[in-house]
Amino acid sequence: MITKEFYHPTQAGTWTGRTDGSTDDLLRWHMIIRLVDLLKEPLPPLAEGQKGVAILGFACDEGVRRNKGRMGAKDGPAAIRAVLGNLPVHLTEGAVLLDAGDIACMDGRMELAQQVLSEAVKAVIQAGYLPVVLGGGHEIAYGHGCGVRENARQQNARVGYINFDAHFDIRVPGAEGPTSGTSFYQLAQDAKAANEPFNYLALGIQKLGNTRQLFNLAGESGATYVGSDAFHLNDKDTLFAAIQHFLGQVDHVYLTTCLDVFASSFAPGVSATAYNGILPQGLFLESFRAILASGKVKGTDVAELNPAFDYDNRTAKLAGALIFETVMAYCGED
Ligand SMILES: N=CN[C@@H](CCC(=O)O)C(=O)O
Ligand SMILES: [Mn+2]
Ligand SMILES: [Mn+2]
Repeated sequence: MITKEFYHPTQAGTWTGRTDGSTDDLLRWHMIIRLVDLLKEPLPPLAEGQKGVAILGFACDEGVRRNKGRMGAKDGPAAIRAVLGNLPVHLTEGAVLLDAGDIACMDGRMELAQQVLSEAVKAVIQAGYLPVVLGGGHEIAYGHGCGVRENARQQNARVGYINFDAHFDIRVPGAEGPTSGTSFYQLAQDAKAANEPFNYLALGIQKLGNTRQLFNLAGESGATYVGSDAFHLNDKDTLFAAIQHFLGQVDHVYLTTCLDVFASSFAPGVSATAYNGILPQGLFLESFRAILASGKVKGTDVAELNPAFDYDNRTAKLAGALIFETVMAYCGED
């Protein structure tokens, strides 16, 4: 259940940005975004063919704490909203942009926050909107992934999970329970329990960021991965073969991007920086766009922004640019 304790609607005045005038050609996101309180009202109904995106925040870094990481990702949603406010509007006629508020983790009760996120995501999808979630630690993936999966189950659709990440996040939960590094293990276990295939594609995996055990766990779960070298060496054939094969096997996709997949010069504001991460342009952008263009993405997020370690807002701006790409692919003007 979405409760008042874990769900916080966005306050009026949160969205700010430059104002050059109010004619259509001068609009920015802060001027058109509509705030919705999920506890008070249903999402505004969309007309046939009308597109809508609903932004949610996941203000949680309890999973990062349990995973022995650097805390601060709970402040990610606010930092990303600050970037999004200034983005120019290039939307197709009638497209709706909503801010449906934040799910917050109270007193370390991360599992509850993930459950609330899952329910909010499912409600957003079932209202016809694309959920775009602002992280938050990568424990966002279990909550968001469950929401997309629950909706897929109801529609008899095959669900798949795509993760741009330096890490598999397929650790076995330890003494502290689930963490930011266990989401895909949990989703794999859930699939096994339900006798469903576990469709997982990890892109940008670093050999130096994952132990042999993690490679083995990924292999045993049936996951497919493409390493960061494919991006560095411009191995488009390998990358696109994996993506197209994966997309051919699923109907609905949950797409998550862990910002530590990028080189630390582009993404210093994360818990686990990678000097040799991938570049945000080139093959990454091409593959990101190809996944979005499949029309199968039912939920997407950006995870692990930690504003406390950011420089010049660099990582927050990169997160904002990924969301801009997502929204443009979904309901951008031609
Ligand atoms: N969410 C991801 N976590 C990585 C962190 C690795 C690290 O801290 O070096 C993981 O668990 O593998
Ligand atoms: Mn990672
Ligand atoms: Mn991750």
